[in-house]
Amino acid sequence: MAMIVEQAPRQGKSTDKVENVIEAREIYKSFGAFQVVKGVSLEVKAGEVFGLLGPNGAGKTTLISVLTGILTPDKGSATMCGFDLVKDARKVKDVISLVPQDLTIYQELSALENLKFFARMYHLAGKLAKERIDEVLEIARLTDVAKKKAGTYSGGMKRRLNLAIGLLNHPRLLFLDEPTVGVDPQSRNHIFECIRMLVRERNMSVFYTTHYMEEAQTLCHRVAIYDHGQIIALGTPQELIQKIGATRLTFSIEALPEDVLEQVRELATVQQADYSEQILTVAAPAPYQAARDVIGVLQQRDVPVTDMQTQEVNLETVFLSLTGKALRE
Ligand SMILES: Nc1ncnc2c1ncn2[C@@H]1O[C@H](COP(=O)(O)OP(=O)(O)OP(=O)(O)O)[C@@H](O)[C@H]1O
Repeated sequence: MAMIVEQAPRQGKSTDKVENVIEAREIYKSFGAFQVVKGVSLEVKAGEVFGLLGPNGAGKTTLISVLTGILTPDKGSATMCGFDLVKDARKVKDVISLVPQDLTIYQELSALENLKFFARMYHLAGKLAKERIDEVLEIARLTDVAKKKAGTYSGGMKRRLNLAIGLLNHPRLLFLDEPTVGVDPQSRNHIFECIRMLVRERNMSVFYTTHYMEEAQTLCHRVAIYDHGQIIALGTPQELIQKIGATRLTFSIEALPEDVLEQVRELATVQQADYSEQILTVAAPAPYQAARDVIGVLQQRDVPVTDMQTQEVNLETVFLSLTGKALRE
C-alpha cells in the first residue's frame, strides 16, 4: 500500500532564495491617449545591479512607478522577490524600497528627525528604530551632521539622506530613480560605494535608472537600453558594446566629396562611414587596417586630413547606433 506523506504547508517564498527579484511581463502604461510604457518584460537577478538606461522622457520613472506599485499597469504583471505586485502588495512593500528622483525629505527637519519620521512610517520603533537610524546615517556618511537642518545640506548630502531613508527597512530590492542628478562628484562616488557595499555584503538587488551612460557602464551588472517606453537592447555592458562590435575612427576633413565617401564605404575593412560637420566617422572591427585603407583612399583622392582619432566604444555609442540619436540630446 502506498504511504501518503503529508506535505508541510508552504511558508511562502523566501525572498533570499528567489532567483529573480523582479519578473515583469508585458507591462503597458498610458496617460490618457499617451502610451508611455509599451510592453516591457524583464528579469532582475538576486544580487544584481540592473540599469535602465534611457534619455530624459523615455519613460523610466513611469516604469519604476509601476514596478513599485505607485501606478497600476494598464496591462501586464510583475513579481517582486517572488510576490505578486497586485495580489501580494503588502508583502511587496516589506521587501522593496524606492528612492525617488524627487527628494522626499523635510527641509525644516534635521536628518535625524527626518529618519525618525520615516522610521515610524516603516513601523520601526524603540531600539530597532535607533539602530537602523544610526546604521543608515553611517552608510550615508551623515552621522556628523545628523542634527543639522536638511535644508542647509548640499545637493549631494540631500540625495544621501534620501538614500538613507530608502535603506531604513532593509530592502531586499532597492529602486533608485536617477539618484545622482544634481550631485557633486564626491557624493556621487559615495552613492556608488554604498550601492556596491550593500550588494556585496547584503546581497541586495538594485534597479537603477539613469541617463548617464558612464554610471550604467561602471555600476551595473546588466543594462537595459530603453527608449520611447521600450527595451531596445539588454545585456552586460560588454555584451552591448560587442553588439555593435566596432571601434569608431574619426577624421577631420574640411570638405569630403560624396564619391570619396562612397569609395570609403566600399572598403572591405569599413563597416559604416558617415560624414557630417566636417567629421568623417568610420566604424571598423579592425581599426588599424581600416585607418590605413581610409587614409590610402583620401591620399589617392587628394583630400587633406587635419586630425585623426579613435573613439572608445561605450554605451553612448551603442545607444547612438541603435537609435540614431545621442543619450543627452
Ligand atoms: N502623470 C502624467 N501624466 C501625463 N504625462 C505624464 C505623466 N507622467 C509622465 N508623463 C509623460 O510621460 C513621459 C515619460 O515620463 P517619465 O518621467 O516616465 O520619463 P523619464 O524617462 O523618467 O524622464 P526623466 O528622466 O526626464 O524623468 C514624458 O513625456 C512625461 O511628460
